[in-house]
Amino acid sequence: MALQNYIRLDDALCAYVRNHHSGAGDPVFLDLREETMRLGAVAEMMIPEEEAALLSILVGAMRARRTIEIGTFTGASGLAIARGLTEGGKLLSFDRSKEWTRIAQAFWRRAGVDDRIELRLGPALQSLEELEADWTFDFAFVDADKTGYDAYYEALLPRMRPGGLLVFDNMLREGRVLEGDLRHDPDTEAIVRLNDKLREDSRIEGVLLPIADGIYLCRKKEGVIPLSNHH
Ligand SMILES: C[S@@+](CC[C@H](N)C(=O)[O-])C[C@H]1O[C@@H](n2cnc3c(N)ncnc32)[C@H](O)[C@@H]1O
Repeated sequence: MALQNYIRLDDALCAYVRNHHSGAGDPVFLDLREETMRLGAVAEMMIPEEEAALLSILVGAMRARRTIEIGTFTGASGLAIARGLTEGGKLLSFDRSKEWTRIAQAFWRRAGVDDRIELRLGPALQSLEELEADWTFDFAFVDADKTGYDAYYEALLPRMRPGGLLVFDNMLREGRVLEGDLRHDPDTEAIVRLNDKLREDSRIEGVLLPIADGIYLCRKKEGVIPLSNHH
């Protein structure tokens, strides 16, 4: 029996997947992609539209009201999360770039979700540390500097409600997680460490999904008292 039951996606199959989600071809998302492409090579940081669709579905399925993202960029994930929010829901979005988030804010306005999103500019860990002490979240999306992920995780987990969902992006690093010697690639090294840590972490149940560049879905267990060294 074949152990490998994943198919390889060539460009055509990838395009097929990308074209089969609710809202495929959404003009706001397509225009946002076009605008982001004008920034040059950094545009590859934008999440693809099928991943955006998944975020909306997850947020909607949870009936999430209090959500947070680390890594706004030009606003694709924020748009997706905000669109999934239930009545009265809010998204707190953290980034340190004024230039890129200006684009995000313009597109959130155009999509009519700007009133649900609060953008906070600055180094994300500091913004997290300065966050109102009693704020908790149903859903979190982490998509910023990779070496910061573990610190974001430890800062966010105590603020997640039991059963809340934490989602990490780029957890396959385009396959580089399999490379043996990662001393030259601290970003991937940090992600490999976090992937291993999440597998062993008894505070959550998690699964690594091969969509886009890989996302790790972590559900905070019910009834677990969050202590930072408890795993
Ligand atoms: C991969 S992009 C986010 C993509 C975005 N989620 C989307 O859907 O298009 C990473 C973003 O994280 C931001 N970032 C990186 N390090 C940061 C830090 N230490 N504090 C705040 N923002 C940071 C960058 O400015 C960039 O906009």
